Amino acid sequence: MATAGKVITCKAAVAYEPNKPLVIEDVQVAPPQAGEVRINILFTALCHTDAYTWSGKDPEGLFPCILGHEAAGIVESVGEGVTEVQPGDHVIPCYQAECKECKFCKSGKTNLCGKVRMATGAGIMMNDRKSRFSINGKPIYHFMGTSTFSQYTVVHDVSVAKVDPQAPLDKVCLLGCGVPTGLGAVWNTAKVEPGAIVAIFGLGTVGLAVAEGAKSAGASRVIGVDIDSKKFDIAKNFGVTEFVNPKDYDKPIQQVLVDLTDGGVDYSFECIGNVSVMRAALECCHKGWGTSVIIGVAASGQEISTRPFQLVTGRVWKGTAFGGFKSRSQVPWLVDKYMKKEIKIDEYITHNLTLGEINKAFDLMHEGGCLRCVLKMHE
Ligand SMILES: NC(=O)c1ccc[n+]([C@@H]2O[C@H](COP(=O)([O-])OP(=O)(O)OC[C@H]3O[C@@H](n4cnc5c(N)ncnc54)[C@H](O)[C@@H]3O)[C@@H](O)[C@H]2O)c1
Ligand SMILES: N[C@@H](CCC(=O)N[C@@H](CSCO)C(=O)NCC(=O)O)C(=O)O
Ligand SMILES: [Zn+2]
Ligand SMILES: [Zn+2]
Repeated sequence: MATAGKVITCKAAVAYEPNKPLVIEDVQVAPPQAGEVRINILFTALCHTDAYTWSGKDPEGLFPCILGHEAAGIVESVGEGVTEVQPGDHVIPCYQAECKECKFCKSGKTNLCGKVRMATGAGIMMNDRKSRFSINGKPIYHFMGTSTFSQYTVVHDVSVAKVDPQAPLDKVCLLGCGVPTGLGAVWNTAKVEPGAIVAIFGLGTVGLAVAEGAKSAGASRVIGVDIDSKKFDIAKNFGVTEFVNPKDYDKPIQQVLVDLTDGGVDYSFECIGNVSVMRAALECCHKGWGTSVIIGVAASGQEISTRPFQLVTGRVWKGTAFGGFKSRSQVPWLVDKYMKKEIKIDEYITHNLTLGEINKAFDLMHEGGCLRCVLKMHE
């Protein structure tokens, strides 16, 4: 590549301050150092976690930064020692790394990886503890180790999944976060079995992917809970069989669900990021075995609570990051499943815009009629 080893100047959406509109800037992207990969990002979607960090409520939020973590692109160049990808490879950046060597990766008990997590949380690259992004010499922080709201980004090699070059990048970009999170919460974290009764709190992309996962796992009832009744029509297409709007009831929503299910659900999933709903999601579970999985990200300072008696009497509270999927090993497998039409992606994409329209894309996301908006990065 003619650009290898050189600084690339390209467009990126920069978050200078919490909640202030993102600014499209010319950003300098330094070449990848040892163990790093520079990617030409072709498509990125927006996830609610980008909005969460942008809101200033993320304790790891650093400004100025380049947000974005649900994307796909093509490797432009690689740094010294990178063996698993090469220029031209089609890739999905993975905010949850997989080094295959650290204590976490080797445990067989988790998909979390410890190798670069400190650096990604600090908005820098591990090699020299610096950012690869700058504007006229002033550094701009990375975000989640991905920063996909830039036409070019630099990531750690342990954070890149190489995927089928035939896969449409404007679709499989969604496999960078929301869809795998919902599917994996059901398949890997909860391990829902055939016949189970499932409740899903929040029917955005993550909740709908939970519904899709529950349907494929053979759940007998999939109860969708959302305060926006418009969500039900679309939710039916993803496997939700019944809909409950908490606004239609005077009693607590956990009681509504317990009454509807002869004592409670087998599995519940919180896909909102609201700690009161997390409590309800636990408390609607069946005594003795009901398991509740927290997926939603709650703001700094928020805490969950319940009576310990809820756990003493057999309910289980769990959480999941990226649906428990090991990113580099399993994202390519998810891409293959999509290519074989075994999982949906297109159905989650309600809007397509360009990088220049990113602020409009965030507005759409907050309006409720948008599941995923995919941005084309190069015009
Ligand atoms: N753990 C992870 O790995 C992971 C990955 C991706 C996203 N997330 C988080 O998952 C959450 C959901 O993401 P999303 O993109 O689907 O969001 P979304 O905003 O599209 O969906 C949330 C849904 O919840 C509904 N809702 C809001 N308040 C409610 C309430 N009190 N009761 C019932 N329904 C309510 C909304 O109407 C909406 O339909 C976010 O917090 C996001 O940050 C976590
Ligand atoms: N910095 C945040 C953490 C937010 C969080 O929990 N992130 C999820 C992914 S959300 C994707 O949309 C996650 O995977 N966490 C595990 C990890 O970050 O290693 C905060 O501190 O609140
Ligand atoms: Zn996300
Ligand atoms: Zn690891």
